[in-house]
Amino acid sequence: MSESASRTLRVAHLYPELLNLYGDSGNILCLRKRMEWRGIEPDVREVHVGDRPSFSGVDIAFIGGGSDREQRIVCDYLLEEKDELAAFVEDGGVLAAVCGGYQLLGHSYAMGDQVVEGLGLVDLFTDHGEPRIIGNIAVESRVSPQPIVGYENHAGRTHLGEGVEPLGRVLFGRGNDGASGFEGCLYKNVLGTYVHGPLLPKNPGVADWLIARALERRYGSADLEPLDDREELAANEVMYHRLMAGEVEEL
Ligand SMILES: NC(=O)CC[C@H](N)C(=O)O
Repeated sequence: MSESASRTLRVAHLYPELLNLYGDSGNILCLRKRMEWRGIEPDVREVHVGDRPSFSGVDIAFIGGGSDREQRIVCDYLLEEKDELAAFVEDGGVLAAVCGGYQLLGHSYAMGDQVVEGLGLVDLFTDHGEPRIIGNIAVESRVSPQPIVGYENHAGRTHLGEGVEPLGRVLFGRGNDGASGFEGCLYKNVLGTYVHGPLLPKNPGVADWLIARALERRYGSADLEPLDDREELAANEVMYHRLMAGEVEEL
């Protein structure tokens, strides 16, 4: 057995029954397969409503997007685990959060005109904007060799605090607030983004960034052998080129 075959990464999928818009559960499938293909054992555990999640043995936590209502339910559960989640983040735990999940990371977010307390894990906040931002998106980011492509659908506008790095620069679409030109956030090993689609299958660079950060934290190094990504990269390229060639309408 090679050394890599004995590595395991634990993935916590938070509230898949509530935050699962636009195939966000495909992100977990993608992480699982990219680990398996490299002989890394994925230990995927779903956290459901009513569970008391513990993050002590977790390597990668994932939280997807959803409607305001579902987002609110999840936020209320996670607020109870706020200190443990903050300790996980500060310790370099890998946390990937999409759209509604991304908004929860900040100090507050908006449900219509109502301001709702967030988890305060990252210095950002989200307010409400009109019109709703709906459409395809492409983002240039240091975490991915290819542009990150996908689909965004959010009313919230997210504003990053000083010193919080955006995930990247919007090449097509709207991103965090439709005005700054930025998309998502990076803080320690937290990656927040509005990109659904799901995010990871067409953006293998992002998936590998998450896996690499988790391996570094648990095993001290991240020698990720390359995979045959021809299909993934073809899907990425087709979408990117169609967007940039104007074959798909902008908002
Ligand atoms: N797609 C989502 O996750 C939506 C997030 C949030 N409910 C908003 O509309 O801003």
